[in-house]
Amino acid sequence: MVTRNFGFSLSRVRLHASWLAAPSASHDTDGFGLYDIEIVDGRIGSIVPAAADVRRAENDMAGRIVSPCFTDCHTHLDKGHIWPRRPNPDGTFMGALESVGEDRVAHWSAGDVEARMEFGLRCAYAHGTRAVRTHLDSISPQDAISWPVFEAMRERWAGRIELQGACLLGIEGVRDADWFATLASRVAAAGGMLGAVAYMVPDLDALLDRIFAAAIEHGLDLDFHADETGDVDARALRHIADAAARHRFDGQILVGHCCSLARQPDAEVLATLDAVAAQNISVVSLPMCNLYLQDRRTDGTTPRWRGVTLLHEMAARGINVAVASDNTRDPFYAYGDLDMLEVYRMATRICHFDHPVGDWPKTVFANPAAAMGLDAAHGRIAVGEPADLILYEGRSWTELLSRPEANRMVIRNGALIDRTIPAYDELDHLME
Ligand SMILES: O=c1cc[nH]c(=O)[nH]1
Repeated sequence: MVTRNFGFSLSRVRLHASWLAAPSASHDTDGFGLYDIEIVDGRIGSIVPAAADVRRAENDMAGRIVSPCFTDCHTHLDKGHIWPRRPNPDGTFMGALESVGEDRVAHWSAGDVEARMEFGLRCAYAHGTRAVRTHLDSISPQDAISWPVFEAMRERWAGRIELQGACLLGIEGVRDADWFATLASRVAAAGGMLGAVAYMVPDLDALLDRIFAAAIEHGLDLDFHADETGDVDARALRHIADAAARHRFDGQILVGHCCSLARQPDAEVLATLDAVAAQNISVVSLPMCNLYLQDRRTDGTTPRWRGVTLLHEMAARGINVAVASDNTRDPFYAYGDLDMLEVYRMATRICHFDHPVGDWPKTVFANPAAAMGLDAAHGRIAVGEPADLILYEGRSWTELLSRPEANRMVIRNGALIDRTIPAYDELDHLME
């Protein structure tokens, strides 16, 4: 590709309608239109329908797809890549919880957490991600170790990846009111989000009230894990929506997983979704991790459901929905590399993000950016905004989603980045 200091063009690229504020070319039934993009001083200078005269086109991309950079709104960078020293013994959720707990106590010094977080961020950046939210295991004493590391990493990565952090603890940890108040202050001081894993305990509403009250006191957004189970009686999402209404909460709320919803009777599900929509709650599904963990059987039988939540029904109600990476190479998910193209490829297959494709591509671009409260430049291609783009080999959804696109090019502020991903052996010294 020819680039010049002051500017260059990308001619005849395919842009999806869902990435543009005002599509001006004609778009095909898959949502793609052919455009010429000009990049000037690191920003998008113009986006116009592709010129009819191909011979005049400089940097002819011959219809290759260009997307914005990705936003990954639900990750666990602090757990990443511990698999070699702490695999999940049986692939179950309980196996994951116990293994991570043991590993945390044994190994999660500041240096250990920092090295693995850095590794994960390098992967995400190389794959084309521009913003990441990570959960941080925050039960004492890990809160005092991981939050300062997170703050240092956020500063180190500023300008490359916008990093957000949310505290993570089982909701029963909130019963210790004094300790939880200290944690909320720590999260507020670090500019993080308040979060917890919500599940069905008898005092769920009282504990949610404490979390909402702390969020209001400190002006914090909320980020929950909820109902990550196939148990039909798991209804924490509904309780979160009701708590938001009780507190007239006007910050952002993002809820992850919500797997049990897919197992409940239709009438009940739709009432829950109406309550979620009424409170402007965003939902993120973690298709790869939940395919791995949910309906995991230890009796040699085959899983019978996909583990994901009801994204189609949610989107139909106007709920802001996203998909994200979740865990990477830790006991909650044995695989993954923080590659949002892989997440979208898998989500397309698992959640049927096709026939029609419609607005589903927004689930890894504008929708997670909105859930994270990021400005409108994230997840969109717009004149005047930074030229943060990914140029693929694929020219259609079937080409884009059939191969790993290992040769994609990532452009940040108008310049190609070095896409080298870190080698696994860089972490070997931590795995002994
Ligand atoms: O790390 C975690 C914690 C809870 N649930 C997950 O899927 N991952």
